[in-house]
Amino acid sequence: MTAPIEQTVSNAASYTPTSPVVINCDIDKIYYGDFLAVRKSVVPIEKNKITGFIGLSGCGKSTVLRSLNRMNDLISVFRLEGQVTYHGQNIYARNVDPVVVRRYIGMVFQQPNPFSMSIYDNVAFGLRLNRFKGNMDERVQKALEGAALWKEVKDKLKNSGLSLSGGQQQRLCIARAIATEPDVLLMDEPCSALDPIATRQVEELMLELKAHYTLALVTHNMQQAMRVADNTCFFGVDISQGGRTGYLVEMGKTKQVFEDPQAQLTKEYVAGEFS
Ligand SMILES: Nc1ncnc2c1ncn2[C@@H]1O[C@H](COP(=O)(O)OP(=O)(O)OP(=O)(O)O)[C@@H](O)[C@H]1O
Repeated sequence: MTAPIEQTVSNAASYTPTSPVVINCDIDKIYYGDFLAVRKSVVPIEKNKITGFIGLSGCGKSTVLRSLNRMNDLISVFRLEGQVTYHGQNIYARNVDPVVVRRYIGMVFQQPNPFSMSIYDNVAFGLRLNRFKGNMDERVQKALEGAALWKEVKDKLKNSGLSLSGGQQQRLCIARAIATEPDVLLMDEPCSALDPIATRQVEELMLELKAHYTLALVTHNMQQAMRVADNTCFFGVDISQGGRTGYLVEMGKTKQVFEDPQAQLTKEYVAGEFS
């Protein structure tokens, strides 16, 4: 079946936040070189909530997520027009250091990527980088507890992080990300390399983490978005200009997006017609 999701152009349904907004992502255009990857999309990320990004492959979910902490700056051809504000400050302003942005807005990647060093050193890594002067043992324990991994590794902190299972490695990466006490955690398909049990553990962890952090999550898994996301953003692909440009079709409370979608494209997507 040809996916009409790629053929219809609609304007993003506007969403009115109901909680304080930590990051307001107001993208006009994102380019990779001459390629227009994402067009007008406004995504407010609310405090202590999980905002899920769903949509077809190539609709720009990761591009938008990675623009929230300037991770895309590492790609030379990347160019963003618009504004991403963090607590009201434009993170793309000339005087803003992207390293400092990433100190407050951390990231967990699709593949668990522990460093080839001990479990302890993995967690301490960012703290040492930031010249942390406090009690390192306490902070490492706190981060591992926060990532629901402490009980499993407390007696083998000197073992390599690479000796852990995939699910444990991903929780170690989450411990590493939260050790420096960021404000926001961006997660780009954090469970895609995990089995169902490890996936459940990471999902439960996300639900615990949102008490202390604000989370944004890219997922291919609609059930996962339904299970954990408070708000859901559905992205589509516009091919009307001859390219394949991603855009926000609809954002809303997760229950509303799945049970009472406003846009026809969202209706078809959540009904499983494109998966
Ligand atoms: N570094 C890059 N250089 C050029 N084009 C890129 C780059 N990264 C992504 N793109 C393009 O930008 C568009 C959006 O990609 P992106 O990875 O953000 O989509 P996505 O929705 O996250 O996809 P998926 O679900 O497959 O991961 C795609 O057309 C992709 O080919």
